[in-house]
Amino acid sequence: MSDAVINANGLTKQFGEVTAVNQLDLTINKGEVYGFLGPNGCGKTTAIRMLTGLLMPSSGDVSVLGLSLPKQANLLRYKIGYMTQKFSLYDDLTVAENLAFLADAYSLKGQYKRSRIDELLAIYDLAARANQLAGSMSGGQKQRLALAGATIHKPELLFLDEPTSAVDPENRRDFWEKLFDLSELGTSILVSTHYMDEAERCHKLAILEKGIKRADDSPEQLMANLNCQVVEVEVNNSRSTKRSLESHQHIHSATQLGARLRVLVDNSVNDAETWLLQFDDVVAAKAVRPNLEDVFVSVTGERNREQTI
Ligand SMILES: Nc1ncnc2c1ncn2[C@@H]1O[C@H](COP(=O)(O)OP(=O)(O)OP(=O)(O)O)[C@@H](O)[C@H]1O
Repeated sequence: MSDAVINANGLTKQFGEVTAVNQLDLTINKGEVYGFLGPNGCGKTTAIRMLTGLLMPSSGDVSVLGLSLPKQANLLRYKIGYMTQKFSLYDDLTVAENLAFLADAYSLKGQYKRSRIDELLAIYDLAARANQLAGSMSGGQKQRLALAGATIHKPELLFLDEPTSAVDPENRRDFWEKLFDLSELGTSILVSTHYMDEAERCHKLAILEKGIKRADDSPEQLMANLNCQVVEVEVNNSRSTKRSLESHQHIHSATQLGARLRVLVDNSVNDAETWLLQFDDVVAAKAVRPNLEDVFVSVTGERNREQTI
């Protein structure tokens, strides 16, 4: 499709015995904020590094912004921004010096360079800290500086690898506002996360497990397509009831929420609310709307179950 900024087919990376990314098919359209959701080690960083042209795939076809990778990776460099998982700027340079260093790396010159740095200091609320050493800033401030640096050359496509793992909830919210500002200006964004609330903000997302894409769609559609019923139950003894519910073949999972359990029941069961009341120790049951965590548990847990059969 002409609107696609990323097209990958069968993208695979093998590290010895480990298949870090396994036959990944991906289409990301212009202007989308697209999420990779998955636990540590599921292959998010490896996939991102292949899509930025930094890592050679073992197999598969990748086209990013119309460039074929890895062949044309050097042409991609000026068109993309990449914010790595760890703070990759210089602790012993000031905020302004870090931005100037990056501006030079992208060949920004003279008045344009100065005004672009001033603009970024203002956008990312760093003007008052321009002369502060980056190493002395808080986690949230460092993330803002890293985002300013990753966008200094106004990339069309931005890769962010778990950008908020080291920041508090308020700074995470602010950071996401900045991402939507960029998206509104036409920047396409691929962001990896293991936070459900962040994944839910994406226009679309892929759920990854052990290098495999288990599902991908908009969060709303993923929730609408959930292949099970979600019921919250009140129980007398939550730990033992959880264990007995989870051992039932029609129950995908039972997650404890304080004194209640959130239970995913197979769609083959008629009226899961009433059905759950027949279990010993279940005193009340109420069907609730699915959330993204239910989707995650369902699409990943289901395969685990298949694999153990
Ligand atoms: N250079 C490497 N050599 C060998 N194995 C690797 C290498 N890089 C990644 N792996 C393995 O590939 C798998 C996927 O790792 P990856 O870092 O892509 O996952 P991730 O989802 O980004 O997790 P995290 O958030 O912890 O970085 C893991 O099993 C990891 O140990």
